[in-house]
Amino acid sequence: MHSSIWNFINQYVSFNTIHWNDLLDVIILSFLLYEIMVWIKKTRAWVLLKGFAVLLVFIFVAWAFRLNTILWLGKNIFSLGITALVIVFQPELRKALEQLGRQNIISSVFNFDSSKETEARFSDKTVNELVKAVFEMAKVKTGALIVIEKKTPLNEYERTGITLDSVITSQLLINIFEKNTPLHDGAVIIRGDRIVSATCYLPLSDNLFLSKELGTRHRAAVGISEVTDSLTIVVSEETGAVSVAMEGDIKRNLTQDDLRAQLVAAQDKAQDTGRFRLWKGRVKKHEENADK
Ligand SMILES: Nc1ncnc2c1ncn2[C@@H]1O[C@H](COP(=O)(O)OP(=O)(O)OP(=O)(O)O)[C@@H](O)[C@H]1O
Repeated sequence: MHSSIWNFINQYVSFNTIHWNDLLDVIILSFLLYEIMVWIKKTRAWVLLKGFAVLLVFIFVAWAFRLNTILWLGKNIFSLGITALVIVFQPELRKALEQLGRQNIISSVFNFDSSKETEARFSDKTVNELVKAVFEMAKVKTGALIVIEKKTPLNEYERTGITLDSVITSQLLINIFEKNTPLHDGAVIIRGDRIVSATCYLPLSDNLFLSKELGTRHRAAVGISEVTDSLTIVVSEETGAVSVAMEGDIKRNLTQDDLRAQLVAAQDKAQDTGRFRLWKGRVKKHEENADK
């Protein structure tokens, strides 16, 4: 029995011809398939896939009953299928490619970012001002949407709003989001220690798994976090709850300490390591001494 199973396997699979590159092939393909399946489940591709399954059943029935005209139509539709898929999923494909482009694995292999930051992305004062403004707005239920730029430039979104270029203070942020004022609608974008733009329009997420309680403000926060590495703070106008969206995910009902921790992490203070930092420190000291 055992040997007959073994003979059967040997007949179809020759282990002598399996090399490490075949294994790598299978591992990479499995990973890609898994990622595609997760992507399908998370986007509207899932609904379309169900529609596609219904269509397949319909064609199968047509084949079983030899309904030749329907079969002919089906065959022609399928030959156009790939082009149609690319057109229908153009926004999702774009998002997926953008996400791929900002994966650490790629940026670490090909270091496109020649001006890698070595100092904090924004100051401790900015962290304090942000936390203060956000929780003061939360107290009185003023809706707010604040996007903090990290490595991915947000110029494309900045252009949809009104340019400000001002130093961040809690008073200014509170003033911007004050209801019935010209700047309160849309998102504020922050780069370093400055507010660069207000009333910006952000892409909405089409993640079907987001809570139905969340409206467009929260969807916009998740949307921008899907296509960039930004950190977005949301204050709900309805509940006063504070949320943070990052990497396509949203953390809700944050406390002051939670928000502070997220912002401190986003500062990326200690990127220099080991000898390079020591060397840089020496250069800085040398420059300081030269200035004296
Ligand atoms: N795409 C977008 N980009 C930027 N801001 C947006 C976008 N869509 C909605 N907003 C902002 O969200 C506000 C509407 O929020 P809405 O009530 O729909 O969302 P919500 O998630 O339920 O938030 P809240 O809990 O504050 O009510 C708009 O007035 C606008 O300021």
